[in-house]
Amino acid sequence: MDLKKEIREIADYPKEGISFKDITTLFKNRDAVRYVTESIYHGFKDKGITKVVGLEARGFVFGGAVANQLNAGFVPIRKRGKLPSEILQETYELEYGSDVVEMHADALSNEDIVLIHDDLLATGGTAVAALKLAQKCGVKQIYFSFICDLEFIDTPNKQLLRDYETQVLVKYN
Ligand SMILES: O=P(O)(O)OC[C@H]1O[C@H](OP(=O)(O)OP(=O)(O)O)[C@H](O)[C@@H]1O
Ligand SMILES: Nc1ncnc2[nH]cnc12
Repeated sequence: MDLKKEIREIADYPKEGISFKDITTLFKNRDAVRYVTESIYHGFKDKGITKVVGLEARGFVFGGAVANQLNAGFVPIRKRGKLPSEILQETYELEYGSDVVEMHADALSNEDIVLIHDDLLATGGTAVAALKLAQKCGVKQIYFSFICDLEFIDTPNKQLLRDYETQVLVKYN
């Protein structure tokens, strides 16, 4: 299946010069949903994944579906102020300024083998923040899964991610 065709591209959104990858067009297509879920499942079914970590908000869609397929738990990483219990926190850089993501402190343990999933990798800031949160919990092993990678963006954060086994389904270069 040519997944790139299922992702709508919006020019100059949210600002001039950005080609926004609108994944909602993929989300609404049941064949694409099955294909993506199966592809991630087949990529990681032999890794002993115990928890899938999904990044708010677009990482929750397949994160939950794949957790079910892999017989793993699901852990949300959320934007600041949304989680009710004790949290771990990471600050990450945006194009302008910074933002914060949070995870419950008891969500992962040193028993866990973790798959971190998000819909899209751009600068890698969000993914590295998730990596640091999982590392704080002393997890055994970390893998990454992204539907899209904007490969033409190269940053120190993306170089850091090269140390981790990563599945990408759609590449933009
Ligand atoms: O690699 P990066 O430069 O960190 O960018 C990637 C992140 O940006 C988007 O999320 P966004 O923050 O727009 O939130 P949303 O999923 O809630 O729309 C996307 O879903 C990734 O999480
Ligand atoms: N170009 C882009 N399209 C969709 N989501 C994004 N998140 C960061 N950059 C993005």
